[in-house]
Amino acid sequence: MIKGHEINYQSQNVSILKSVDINVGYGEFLAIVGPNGAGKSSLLNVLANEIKTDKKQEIFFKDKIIYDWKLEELSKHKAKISQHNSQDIPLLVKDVVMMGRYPYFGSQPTLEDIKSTEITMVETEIIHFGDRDYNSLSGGEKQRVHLARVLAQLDNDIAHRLLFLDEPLNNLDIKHQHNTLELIKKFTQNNNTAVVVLHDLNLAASFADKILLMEKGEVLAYGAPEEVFTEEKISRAYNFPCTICKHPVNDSTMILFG
Ligand SMILES: Nc1ncnc2c1ncn2[C@@H]1O[C@H](COP(=O)(O)OP(=O)(O)OP(=O)(O)O)[C@@H](O)[C@H]1O
Repeated sequence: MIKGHEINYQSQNVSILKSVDINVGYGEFLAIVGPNGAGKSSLLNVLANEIKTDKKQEIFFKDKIIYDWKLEELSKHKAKISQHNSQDIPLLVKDVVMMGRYPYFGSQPTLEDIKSTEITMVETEIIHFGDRDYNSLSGGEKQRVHLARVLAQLDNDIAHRLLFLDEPLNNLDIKHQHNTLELIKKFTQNNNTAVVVLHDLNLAASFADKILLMEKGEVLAYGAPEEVFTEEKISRAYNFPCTICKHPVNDSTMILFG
């Protein structure tokens, strides 16, 4: 779905990504984890074609160099939630979600666009906020509006769509964290792909198929959760002690810190 070889990125003479290799397949849920400043958002921005790398040909999306895609076409194949969503959007909630449908209509949304936004607003449990001012919502409610927006953006018949989500669990309570991850999982189970920056390693271990652990702009480990989440690798990346065990309910890898 999306791949890059030896991705290098620097800004103001600071090297931010160093020889990063990545290859995310169809139907895969990839969690990018790592300490603050490791380069997770930068990698997501490079993969999503939002910042340019040192060499133009580094990123391939569906086997075509990402810069060669027409932006209008690309917007139906991939969508992104940024880490810092705008806090100030002077629109109703339903109109912010409708922004996800802009690639599909001209001056007025069609019935299909309206239906699409309503479905994703139900899924993200914001349908009852539809007529509220976006600016009046809490942080977690705003986060769910943006999830509804990107899900509406990718509500189409294209095979193999791609979601980029930068810390989509920010501000969410425990139930909505799980609901968000369930929605992402459901999306990937339909042969779509999600690349998600997460800070909660236990949630990453429970939901993601693969983990990319970053440190200082480099890939420290890449593979299945049980391969990446070892005491040695986590302690090295985070400079913090941990113990690995099995989750007593779902048997996934569990990390205890301290
Ligand atoms: N334009 C820039 N100029 C200089 N340094 C930058 C620039 N953009 C990012 N950086 C630095 O690059 C590093 C990686 O930043 P990035 O936002 O990708 O990290 P991150 O892993 O997403 O961190 P966090 O978990 O804190 O969100 C950081 O040290 C950051 O300060």
